[in-house]
Amino acid sequence: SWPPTAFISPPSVVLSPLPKPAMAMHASKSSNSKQKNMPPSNKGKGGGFGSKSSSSPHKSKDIGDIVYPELEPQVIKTLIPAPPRDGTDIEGNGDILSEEMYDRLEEIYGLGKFNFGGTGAIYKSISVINSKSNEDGATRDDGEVSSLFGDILSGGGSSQSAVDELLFSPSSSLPSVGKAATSQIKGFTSSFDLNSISPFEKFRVLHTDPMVLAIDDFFTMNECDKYVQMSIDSESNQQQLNKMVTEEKNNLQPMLLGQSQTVGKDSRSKAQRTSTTWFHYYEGVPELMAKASRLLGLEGIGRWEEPQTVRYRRNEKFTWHLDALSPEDATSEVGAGQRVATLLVYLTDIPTEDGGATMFRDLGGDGPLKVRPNKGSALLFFPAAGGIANAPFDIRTLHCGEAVSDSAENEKWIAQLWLRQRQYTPTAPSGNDHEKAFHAIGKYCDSIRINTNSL
Ligand SMILES: O=C(O)CCC(=O)C(=O)O
Ligand SMILES: [Fe+2]
Repeated sequence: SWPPTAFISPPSVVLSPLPKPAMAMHASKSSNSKQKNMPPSNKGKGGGFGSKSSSSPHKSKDIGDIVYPELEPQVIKTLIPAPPRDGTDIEGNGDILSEEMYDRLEEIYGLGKFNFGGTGAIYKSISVINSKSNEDGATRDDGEVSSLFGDILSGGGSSQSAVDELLFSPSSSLPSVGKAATSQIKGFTSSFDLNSISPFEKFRVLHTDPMVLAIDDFFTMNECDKYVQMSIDSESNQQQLNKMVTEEKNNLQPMLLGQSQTVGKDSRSKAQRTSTTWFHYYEGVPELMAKASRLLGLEGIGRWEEPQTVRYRRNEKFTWHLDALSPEDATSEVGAGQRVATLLVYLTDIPTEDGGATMFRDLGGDGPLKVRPNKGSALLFFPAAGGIANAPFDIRTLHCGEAVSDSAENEKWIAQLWLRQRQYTPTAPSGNDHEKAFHAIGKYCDSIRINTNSL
């Protein structure tokens, strides 16, 4: 089973750790290097980087009832901490990402269009949208879409020469980011255009390698409250859902699907979770789906697992675990592949003394890296390296949800998404379907555009 035995007795696919897998070449990388053509040093190998060598003695920490070995010295050497801070930006004061970080996101994590068009983004990642590419003829005016790009670019301190290079590139195979995704449901066409959402500009690099990012102002306070409330409502008054009869309300109404105090047969089956999880219809959480996909620069939402909200009451926690799937689950031919990104959004504020932090055991130097729940901020990290062949899982991302203290003022609430390597088929709640959310996401994107235009 995964993960304990994988570490106590590494499976044969897990190879010896490499001194500086994949990322070593980034350490002093210049922005326009051609190193992209060089395969990462562990390309093609099946194991997780940071995986334990089978030949060395096991040194382990016993955390709860799961034994996780401490990182070995040569694995520790692969860690690259966060850039030096002046002490004031541990939280808040997020900033744009450096080009080096965009390079890492592309080459290690497979996100070549991350935060496309953002201030400080790599403009080679921006695409020109061609609405005519929609096979079903859904129309989105080319001019309208170009002007959106114009807005983004002019607002963002862009590098004009890079933009020119992109726009006038002879290549006809530019990446198509955020194109108006369309689907045909019940006889009408739904579409959404992630370009309506402004690029994110408040990043905090909490750790460089493995990368852990906080994104401030990811959700508005209203969105946070709404996601908490809809989860509570679905629990406390399931009947209420049945009263929502209009199509519009159905589309926007988040739906409680499942609530469980245990987790299923995934990577976390041995971890102890005392929190409560709700599974949501994609169409019930259009803001989350749109923003998450826009942040990661995805062309659609089809690779996301079922969206979840999680409630931690006082004294509740989630013990140390990896989000990555077991190698067997991840490599199943029919499945969606490995989990390559975890995105969580803090829906409530928890002051440091009240606990509830997301903690990464091995990334903090002295003690774990602690991420305090800051309402509206997102946390992004990568259980496996989606930009590297076979998406090796990364044991350096071992993390937990710290217990919320007895006397905490607020409960801890998060919304959460996992990204898979390939198209994912949801299983809960019954009837959940990515395409059914296109209409709601489209409405959300349109509302954002209207707000932006009226500024
Ligand atoms: O609650 C947290 O801070 C972390 C949650 C988590 O790691 C998970 O649900 O996989
Ligand atoms: Fe997790």
